[in-house]
Amino acid sequence: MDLQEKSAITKSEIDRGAVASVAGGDTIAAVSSGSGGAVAVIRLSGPQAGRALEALAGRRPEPRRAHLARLRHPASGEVLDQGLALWFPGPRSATGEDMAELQIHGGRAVVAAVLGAVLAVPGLRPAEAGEFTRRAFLNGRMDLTQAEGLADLIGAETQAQRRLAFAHAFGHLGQRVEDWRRRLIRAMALVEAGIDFADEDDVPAGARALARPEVEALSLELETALADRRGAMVREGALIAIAGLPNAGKSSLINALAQRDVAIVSDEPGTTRDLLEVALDLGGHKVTLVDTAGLREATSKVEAEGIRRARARVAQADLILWVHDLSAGPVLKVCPSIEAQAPLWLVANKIDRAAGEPSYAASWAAQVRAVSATSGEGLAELTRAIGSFISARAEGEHPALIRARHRASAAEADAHLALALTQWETLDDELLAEELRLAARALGRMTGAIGVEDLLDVVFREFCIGK
Ligand SMILES: Nc1nc2c(ncn2[C@@H]2O[C@H](COP(=O)(O)OP(=O)(O)OP(=O)(O)O)[C@@H](O)[C@H]2O)c(=O)[nH]1
Ligand SMILES: [K+]
Ligand SMILES: [Mg+2]
Repeated sequence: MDLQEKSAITKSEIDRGAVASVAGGDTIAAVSSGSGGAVAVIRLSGPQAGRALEALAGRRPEPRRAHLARLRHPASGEVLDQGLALWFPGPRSATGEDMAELQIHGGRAVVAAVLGAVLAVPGLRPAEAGEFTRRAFLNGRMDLTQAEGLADLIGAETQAQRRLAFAHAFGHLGQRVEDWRRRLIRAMALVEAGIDFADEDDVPAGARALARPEVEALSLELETALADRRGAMVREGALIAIAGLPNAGKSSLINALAQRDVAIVSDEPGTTRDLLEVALDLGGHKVTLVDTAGLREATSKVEAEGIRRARARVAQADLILWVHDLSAGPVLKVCPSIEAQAPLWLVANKIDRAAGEPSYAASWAAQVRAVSATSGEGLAELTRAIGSFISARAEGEHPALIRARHRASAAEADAHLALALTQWETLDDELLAEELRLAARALGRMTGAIGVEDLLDVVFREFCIGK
């Protein structure tokens, strides 16, 4: 079985897509810089980019070097601005096509005049949103996960999001997925060897047996990646549940962390009934804080429902802050009875009212944070600790599956592997190879190596014009 041949098939699938989409050879142009700056950047990509540059700047400068140029309207000859002209011949450009860049003064009239002059050159048209990146993908300059990483990088709101997006934009996830796919294709080739050499007695059983440990290892890696919430934590924000007994000060804590009055506070136990969620940037990290009903024997049907919801949401959290009222007693010995996988920190609240040093059972010692939700004492330390917790979680050896699209592909691939593994001994070689092929296909869709025409609009719609 020729592995080269297999990947050649998928490569030609990409090429066919590329030809279909870029055919016609339009040259596109757009303002690629944000509005309002002193300098604006106009980018051009396509076969006429060099000619357009000559038409405006008078000549095609040396590749990849900035040249000062007077920019003139190609028809009237009027000087529109003076700026820097750059020439990036394909295929070693960002889009893989011939590209040109004009760095001009950022004034609205200047930008409109120069862009108008560029578009007056025959064969040029305005770029659509994400079209530069789309061409880069279609010309094999980046895979889909990199394109998505780039969109995330541009949209990053927090530093943690920026770091993760950067890793994806520069191909870390794509490389990992391609590695999975290559290993899967190798395993599939082994199984197919059984089909091709069915008459030679010793080959089939042997080749199949060789493939199995690889498929098991792949399935395990996919499941680990799927179970890993790091990506979701950074992209959607860590879910932090605030739980505790009634009147511990949970709502006061959420108000203090959010720095506004989001929850009702009162000295009446059982004030909070429903879940209350606030999304915020906590020291550079996107988080969702959830205030919950105090956990106790409910006194009414409404409270019982609130407590049921509180328990359910706490079970989904990435981190649980168990708020304890220090003024009610300095020592907390008993671990609260909640079912959750996430780490649970003890937040000892109301230190302003605690007599003497608070003390805790030894099992708590490592994760106790003493605060006062009303005076603000200890809150900066708590915020910092939450930040470190999220950083430590989010930054691991392998970049995680951050998008629903990535998770869906990985889950689909894993479902086929699981089916193959459970029926390994009974399935025909053909059927077994087919399951592996479907798994490889699902992974290929993640990077865009195969069958993604229908996905492109969805992925590139996220970009703005000029990107
Ligand atoms: N002195 C002091 N009082 C506090 C502190 N935090 C909360 N309180 C008071 O404790 C009482 C209960 O506060 P809440 O924030 O409503 O407590 P909760 O845990 O949300 O209560 P439930 O929603 O009823 O479960 C209120 O009277 C608050 O003003 C604190 O750090 N110091
Ligand atoms: K209360
Ligand atoms: Mg409350």
